[in-house]
Amino acid sequence: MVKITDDYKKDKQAFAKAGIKVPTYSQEEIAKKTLAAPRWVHFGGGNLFRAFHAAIASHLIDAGKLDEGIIVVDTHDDSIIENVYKKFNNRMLRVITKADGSQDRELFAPVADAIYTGPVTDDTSSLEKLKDIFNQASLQLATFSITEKGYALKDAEGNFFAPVAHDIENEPAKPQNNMSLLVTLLLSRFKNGATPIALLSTDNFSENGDKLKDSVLTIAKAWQKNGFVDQDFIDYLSDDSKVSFPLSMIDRITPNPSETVSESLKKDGFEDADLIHTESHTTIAAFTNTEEAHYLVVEDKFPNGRPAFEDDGVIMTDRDTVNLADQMKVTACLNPLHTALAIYGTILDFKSISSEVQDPDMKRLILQIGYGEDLPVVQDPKVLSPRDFIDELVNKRLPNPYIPDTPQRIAADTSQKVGIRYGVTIQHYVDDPKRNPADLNFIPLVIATWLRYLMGINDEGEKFQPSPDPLWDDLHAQVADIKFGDANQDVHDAIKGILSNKSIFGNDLYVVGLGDKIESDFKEMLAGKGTIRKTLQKHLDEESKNFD
Ligand SMILES: NC(=O)c1ccc[n+]([C@@H]2O[C@H](COP(=O)([O-])OP(=O)(O)OC[C@H]3O[C@@H](n4cnc5c(N)ncnc54)[C@H](O)[C@@H]3O)[C@@H](O)[C@H]2O)c1
Ligand SMILES: O=P(O)(O)OC[C@@H](O)[C@@H](O)[C@H](O)[C@H](O)CO
Repeated sequence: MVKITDDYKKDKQAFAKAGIKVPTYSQEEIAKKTLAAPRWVHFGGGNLFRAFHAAIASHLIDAGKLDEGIIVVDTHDDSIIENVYKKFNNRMLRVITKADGSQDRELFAPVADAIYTGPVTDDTSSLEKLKDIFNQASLQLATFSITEKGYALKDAEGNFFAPVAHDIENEPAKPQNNMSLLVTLLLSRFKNGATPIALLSTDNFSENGDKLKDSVLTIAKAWQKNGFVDQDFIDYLSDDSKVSFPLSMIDRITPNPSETVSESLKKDGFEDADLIHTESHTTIAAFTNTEEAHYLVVEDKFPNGRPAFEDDGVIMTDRDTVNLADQMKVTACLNPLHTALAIYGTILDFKSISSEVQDPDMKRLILQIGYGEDLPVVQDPKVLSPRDFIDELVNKRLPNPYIPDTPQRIAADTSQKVGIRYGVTIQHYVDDPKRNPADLNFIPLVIATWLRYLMGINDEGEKFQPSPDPLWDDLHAQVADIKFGDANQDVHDAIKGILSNKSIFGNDLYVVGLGDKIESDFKEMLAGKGTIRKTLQKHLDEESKNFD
């Protein structure tokens, strides 16, 4: 058996026997250079980072195009740092699960250090360590994959979360929230030479860089108001030749590590293949499993320089192009289809995405959303063709039975995603004088099905385990008294608060003419067992367009 911590240069053959390609560089040398002159920090060392960002760094180092690796920071989950990074000597094994059943296995070791900094208490040592890193002129960029909720400062009612409110009232010495922590680090950099830096969000948002900038400036301006920072610091953060917030589009379906892949690794002699379920709901392992297809499009705005990302396939381009590529993926050609499969898949009890898309109703649903409702309002980013992209997704990527993805993974944090995944398309229908949001059928149906999901009762009338969501308690409480088995009850008062909440959908859905439609679909799905599928089939039968 080979362990991930074994000497991959000396025991190359043992890794090769387990089908694992190893780096040619010395991990120790790279770590030494990285710690001496940090160049790249990454926040959120979860599965996507391990499958994508770490691979880019490792490939560039291997090719002699990068001399320093990455320092990983997690502000949310200390167990990721302790039980995955430190335990496995900051290494990761990436497994690409191909459609023919074969796997590409590759070991990466570009991470020089992994630091946990949660809410800062009397022990400020990790904060001080991070400040030292941020004070160095060599630092060119920080990247982020911290989930959509990692950027949020306010709750659904528009009030600051308690840790954010605490940070705003107190000086930046002991930040409780991760965005305040970031601003604390930037303040330290500002005071120690004010060298430029790029802050690159790689989360699934339209205009993700703008969202990051907004969160950073909201905290900084609140601190200015409270006398903790000066206008000079706000100017530093606002000047994109000093601090830039490039936009990005990132795409690589990276499911949680799966038992099947774990077993295949063990069978082939790889020892560290157990899954780790952390208390903060991350499933992680020494290995990460991902798909072959991948796209990363980044706005080329790095005021302190950057690694040669383009040499490992990253598309470096201008802001408008990234924005269009991102809108294409996140709001139209991939993620809205994913969230529809997540909601229906959970409530109809599918265990995998690949099996779900074999179901004709599910397949027709995503074709109607993707080709019928989203594609007509998508602008072509030119660097990728929207039609080719969606064709590849529905014909090759989603049906790949070796991608161990589940509706339950994708259903996590749906409240944070619906505004992006459906709200932007709804807005396009609002803005276009030739279109009317009321012409949409399947997007409102998915939203109605999400309301049914929020009741916590599946299509068999049984309770199911919902995926974690920061707004679950609040949203579930709003629909909890609605009776299952009665399609004639008045549901308006119970659901109007959700459907009119602009912080969830970006619009009041009643004002744009969708509220009544959603209410009517939702009521049909209250009639009894099997009505979620029946309502979907009714809509599919009524819709004459065939996108097969
Ligand atoms: N997995 C994918 O297929 C994929 C593909 C493209 C983009 N993304 C983006 O990357 C994000 C992360 O995906 P992943 O697969 O790495 O997830 P993951 O669950 O494996 O890891 C999530 C990471 O974010 C951190 N995190 C979670 N909540 C946080 C919070 N409130 N504040 C700060 N940090 C927080 C966790 O500690 C962990 O490091 C997604 O939410 C999405 O925006 C994922
Ligand atoms: O990662 P999330 O939670 O934003 O969304 C779940 C999936 O839709 C997402 O991870 C996709 O797999 C990814 O966007 C594909 O590139």
